[in-house]
Amino acid sequence: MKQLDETILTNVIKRRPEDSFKGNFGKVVLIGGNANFGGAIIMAATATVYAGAGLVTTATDTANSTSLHAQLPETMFVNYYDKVQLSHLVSEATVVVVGPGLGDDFHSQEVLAKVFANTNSDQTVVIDGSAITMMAHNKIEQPAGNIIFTPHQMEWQRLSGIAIAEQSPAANQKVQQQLGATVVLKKHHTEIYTGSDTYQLTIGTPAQATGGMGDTLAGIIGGFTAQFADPTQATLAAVYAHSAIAEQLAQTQYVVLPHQISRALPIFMKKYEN
Ligand SMILES: NC(=O)C1=CN([C@@H]2O[C@H](COP(=O)(O)OP(=O)(O)OC[C@H]3O[C@@H](n4cnc5c(N)ncnc54)[C@H](O)[C@@H]3O)[C@@H](O)[C@H]2O)[C@@H](O)CC1
Ligand SMILES: Nc1ncnc2c1ncn2[C@@H]1O[C@H](COP(=O)(O)OP(=O)(O)O)[C@@H](O)[C@H]1O
Ligand SMILES: [Mg+2]
Repeated sequence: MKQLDETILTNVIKRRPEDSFKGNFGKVVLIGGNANFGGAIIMAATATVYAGAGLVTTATDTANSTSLHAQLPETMFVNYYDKVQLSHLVSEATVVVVGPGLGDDFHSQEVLAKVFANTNSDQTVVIDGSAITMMAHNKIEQPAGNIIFTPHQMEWQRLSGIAIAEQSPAANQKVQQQLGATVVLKKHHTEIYTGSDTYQLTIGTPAQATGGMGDTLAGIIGGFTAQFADPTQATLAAVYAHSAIAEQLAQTQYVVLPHQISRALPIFMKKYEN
């Protein structure tokens, strides 16, 4: 297993051309946040915006619209039950992030089906949280696109059928090959299965063990894959940056709040632009 190190950041994070505009840095659509889990999609969208995506739209329950805009005026809002708007939005996106706080009831399943019906093979599709759980429980087929799954160990157990105690690199890689997708298996020392290689993250801290930390990672992956050329390299850089920032904050903090990682991204990324 290869160990990820700081060089992934300088390899991936590019200096912006002087004559660039927002259209050069990708359109990201994030879908999730039911009436109970609005915070999850707000944290994910915050991460995407602070990672530098060009245009960010958040499709969520209308109950979250005011709090979303109060936290993050840079994002646009769409009611995720508006099927016409949701279909159009997803089909026009560069990157789709689906699942943070989506929930798994009947309404969540309808939203997920609409999203999956409208992705295409040119897009990167980050599948997280409730979207993974629903795919596993309801035997939903993978959508079109370059798929990146971001399960924690229990979500990976649900999706892969491998019990947490049996999640060895060999067993994980076998299922990754069947899926034909990148798998970011989140835990202490996260593992990334890209198909051609397997990587381990050797940084990170228990100060990250708090709700919303994975929602934030999904958003950073969305922001990085929207801007930077190679989706696999961009994903590795996002995973590294998320925990590197957390480690820095944890030098003086007992717990690191997910939104603090997002807020730290622009200054952190500037140090590595190349
Ligand atoms: N503020 C919010 O709105 C939040 C919403 N969240 C959303 O809530 C939904 C459910 O996700 P949850 O992960 O909470 O619930 P899940 O039921 O999917 O997973 C939690 C279960 O997995 C087990 N588990 C085993 N290994 C684990 C590991 N390495 N990491 C995490 N759990 C492990 C836990 O013991 C627990 O039983 C998701 O859509 C998620 O995005 C969470 O992100 C928490 C914060
Ligand atoms: N002890 C730890 N060491 C390193 N990273 C951790 C630790 N605990 C949690 N994390 C990281 O926090 C994130 C948790 O993701 P997840 O469980 O999906 O959170 P949530 O769904 O609440 O947002 C993952 O990136 C995981 O690697
Ligand atoms: Mg999660």
